[in-house]
Parts: sequence; C-alpha cells; structure tokens
Amino acid sequence: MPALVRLAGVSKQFDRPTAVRAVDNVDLEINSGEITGVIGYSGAGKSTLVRLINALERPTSGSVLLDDVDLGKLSERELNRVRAEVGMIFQQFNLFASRTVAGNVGYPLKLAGLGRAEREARVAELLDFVGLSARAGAYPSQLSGGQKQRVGIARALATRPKLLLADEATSALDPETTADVLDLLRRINRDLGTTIVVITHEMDVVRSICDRVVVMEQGRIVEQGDVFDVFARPRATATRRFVQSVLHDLPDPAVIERLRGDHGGTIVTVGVIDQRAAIFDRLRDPRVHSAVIYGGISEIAERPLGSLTFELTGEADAIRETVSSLAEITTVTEWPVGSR
Ligand SMILES: Nc1ncnc2c1ncn2[C@@H]1O[C@H](COP(=O)(O)OP(=O)(O)OP(=O)(O)O)[C@@H](O)[C@H]1O
Repeated sequence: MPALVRLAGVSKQFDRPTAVRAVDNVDLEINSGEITGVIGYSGAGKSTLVRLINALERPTSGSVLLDDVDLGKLSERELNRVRAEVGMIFQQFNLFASRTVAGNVGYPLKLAGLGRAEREARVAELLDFVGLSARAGAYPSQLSGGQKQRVGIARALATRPKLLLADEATSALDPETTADVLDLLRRINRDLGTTIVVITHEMDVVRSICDRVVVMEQGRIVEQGDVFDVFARPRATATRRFVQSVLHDLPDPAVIERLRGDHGGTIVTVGVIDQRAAIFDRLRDPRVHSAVIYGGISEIAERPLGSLTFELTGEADAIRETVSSLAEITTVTEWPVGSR
C-alpha cells in the first residue's frame, strides 16, 4: 500500500519554557486508505506529531512528506494549499459559537472561494452524511457533544481532504457517543476512502477502528504494526499496559493469589490467538479435569484474542502431558504452587 505520509528522522525540539524534544527521531509511514492510531500517555508527543504532519509546526530536523511532497521545501503560501488537503478534528470541537451548524460546515468552502449555491449543496450533502440535516439552523450551544463532533467532522470533510487527523476526537464524549463517532470515522474511511490518523490515549479506540497502531513514549515510537499483531504480541512495556487496559484477561499477582486460595490444582494461563477450538481439543485427556477459572476472549480486527486461566486436576503425569501439548500450539504460563 502506498504511503500518504512519510516522516524520516523527524525531531521537534522546544526550547521554552524548558528544553523538550517533543518528537525524537521519528520514522513513520502512514498508508493511504488506512486508519492509523497513534497512542501514548500525556506528553508523549502525539499532538506535536500531528502538527508536524499538517505543517502547523516545522521539524527541527528530518523531513515530512505528504503525498511525496516535502513540506520543508514549500513556501508559506504553498503550505496553506497543502493544509487545505488535510482535515482536522479536535477534542473540544473548535466550532464557531456565533455560526449555525450550516455556517460552520460551509466556512472552509467560503475560504476556498465556492459560490453560495455550490456551498449550500455541499453543506446539505455533508450534513446528510453525518446525520445532522435536521439541525442545519441550530447553534453549537444547542447541540450535544456528539452532535458538535459530527459538525466538526462534516466541516473537516468539506474540502474533500485526502487525510483526516483526529486529535483525541472522542476523549470528551461518553462511551455511547464515542462509539457513534468512531462508527462515523470508519464509514468515512470505507465509503470515502479517506486516510485517517487517530490520536488517542485509549486503546479501545485503536481496537475499535484502527488498521495500524503506533505507540509513542517520550517523543519516540516504541512500537508499531498491524493492530492484531500488536495486541497479540506487545513488546514494549507501555504497549503491554495499553493492551491490558482493553483485554483484562490476564490475572495480576493479587488475582493469582486469590485463585490459589480457592483452587488446589495446577493453574495455567493459556494464550488464545485465533486457535480457540484447538485449545479445547488438547484438554480432552480423560485423566485430566480442566475448569476455566479466569480469563476472557475479545475480538480484535475480527479475530479472537485473549487468554484463559485453567485449573487442571488429576494425575500429575497426565497434567504434565496436557501442559506440554498446549505449549505446542500457544503460550502457556504455569503459576508455581509457591507463588504466594
Ligand atoms: N509549543 C510548545 N512549546 C513548548 N513545549 C511544548 C509545546 N508543545 C508541546 N510541548 C511539550 O512537548 C511534549 C509533548 O507534548 P504533546 O502535546 O505533543 O504530547 P501529547 O502526547 O499530545 O500529550 P497530551 O495528550 O497531553 O496532549 C510535552 O512535554 C509538552 O510540554
């Protein structure tokens, strides 16, 4: 898949109030037609990365290419043209309070010099797409948070951008409204073919709609890849924490201790990566009794992923054979009896 955005050796240093390398030697490709999630804790450099992509910041070093055009080589005027090709939506919506819904959505079209009739037709089309046709004459203060974000999205799409940047677009919304807005982003990607970059600190957002994920920490990319692969085999500590915030399937030490108190058998945690049925096939030895005592399986990119913790009881040799057999097809963690 061709890259729409390419960052090569990009750093951004701020010198005031204190010297901070907000983005530190980043190499990154954003594939055309995909939804890429950039996740990290507060201060990781996500917003700065986005501002480098839409040329609101210039890198201290390195190059940013949008559609093979090196933004560092463009004049301010040329940059303004490029910025119009990039839509942006924000956590706080950034709507004009004094303009109606239609006025907000039509504003970029006015800037682009479209005539009134053309503008009205395009605004009607956009409001229909985001499901807000009935609220065209309302003011932002009369809308719910989810509706405000739909207006922000319609406005960002007005000039048919190739790239849509969403900076914490759902962080101010409740879970149900978040799901609606994420569905809308998915629809924009599928129906309009728009490439989307989603900045977030919530792994659930990545799980719901992203094809690829980039994990940032202290200005650096610590991990990136296909969403399922990163969920299935997280390497960086930060990534593991993000993954566990969504999956909740692994017992932490306190849970293991409680399980030990209630279950005297062998306790094993078995990774589930696609192979649900195969795992139960390996638990058919009549000499071993198995019971699920903890765990969970989620769907990531429409594939099963998670872990199950079993208590195995029966003959010691047979249990050992079962554990070895499971280990042939997946990861198995055996919790030692003395783990208390
Ligand atoms: N204009 C600026 N001037 C000085 N320092 C800045 C500026 N913008 C960002 N920084 C600093 O750069 C670092 C990265 O900030 P950035 O906002 O990119 O992170 P973030 O991951 O988006 O965090 P958050 O989710 O809190 O917005 C922080 O230490 C921040 O204080």
